[in-house]
Amino acid sequence: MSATAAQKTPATPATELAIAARGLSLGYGSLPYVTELDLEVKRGEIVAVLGANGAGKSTTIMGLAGALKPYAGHVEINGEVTTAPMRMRARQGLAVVTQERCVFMGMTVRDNLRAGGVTVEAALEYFPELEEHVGRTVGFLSGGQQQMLAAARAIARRPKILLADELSLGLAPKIVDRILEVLERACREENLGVLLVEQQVVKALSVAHRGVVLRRGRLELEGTATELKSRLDEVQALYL
Ligand SMILES: Nc1ncnc2c1ncn2[C@@H]1O[C@H](COP(=O)(O)OP(=O)(O)OP(=O)(O)O)[C@@H](O)[C@H]1O
Repeated sequence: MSATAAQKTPATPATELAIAARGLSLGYGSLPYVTELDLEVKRGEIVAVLGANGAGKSTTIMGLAGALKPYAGHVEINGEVTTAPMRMRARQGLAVVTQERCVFMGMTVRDNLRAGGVTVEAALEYFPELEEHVGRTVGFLSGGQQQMLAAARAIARRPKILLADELSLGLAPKIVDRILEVLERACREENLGVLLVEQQVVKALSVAHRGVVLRRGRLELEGTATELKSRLDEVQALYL
């Protein structure tokens, strides 16, 4: 931890609700795929969403982000029911980072940060390794650097909630560890609530406080990260 980080006030215990799904059903066709999902993320807490391909993890993120309208149930942000579209949820303190990175490839790192409404300084506070790339066009950066930029841009806006959808996809383990380390730091120091969708179970549970396992759109198992780590066989069986 940096000297500045060590001087900051520790985050308050995780009690304040950041985002919640209440009986949330979501899907694409005539029938919902994710059904009657109940899920909570508190401020200062990382909740891992685990499950096999097609379990409904990204669908859940899209529903919470306001990109999919619920078939039933609702979403609460900061303890209040919301039906706001995605761009309005950003004003409520919600940030989303996905495996697609969503950075502007033809623009420099600096301009990407500006376009996201954050200063270079604020972003470098989390990812100082981006400093030497600030003037470079993003399309020429590695996938890991692009993902760090996407994460930096999201976190530097000081959101209350971050929905992170498979940030690790296709990235080297060292980069994944670095990004997770920054999420943990923002969670601890800024009271950020994180919903972390992640394919790598052990890695996710190493940073999360709690976890849920989805299977075919249903929540099948939940517990603290410690509990789930001690029941890894059960967790992994839900991937079959
Ligand atoms: N845009 C879409 N239109 C129609 N069906 C979709 C769409 N996106 C996802 N699905 C379907 O919804 C179900 C859940 O998919 P989802 O992407 O939420 O799973 P996931 O757990 O995130 O999987 P992965 O780890 O592969 O991304 C799958 O059956 C998938 O085929």
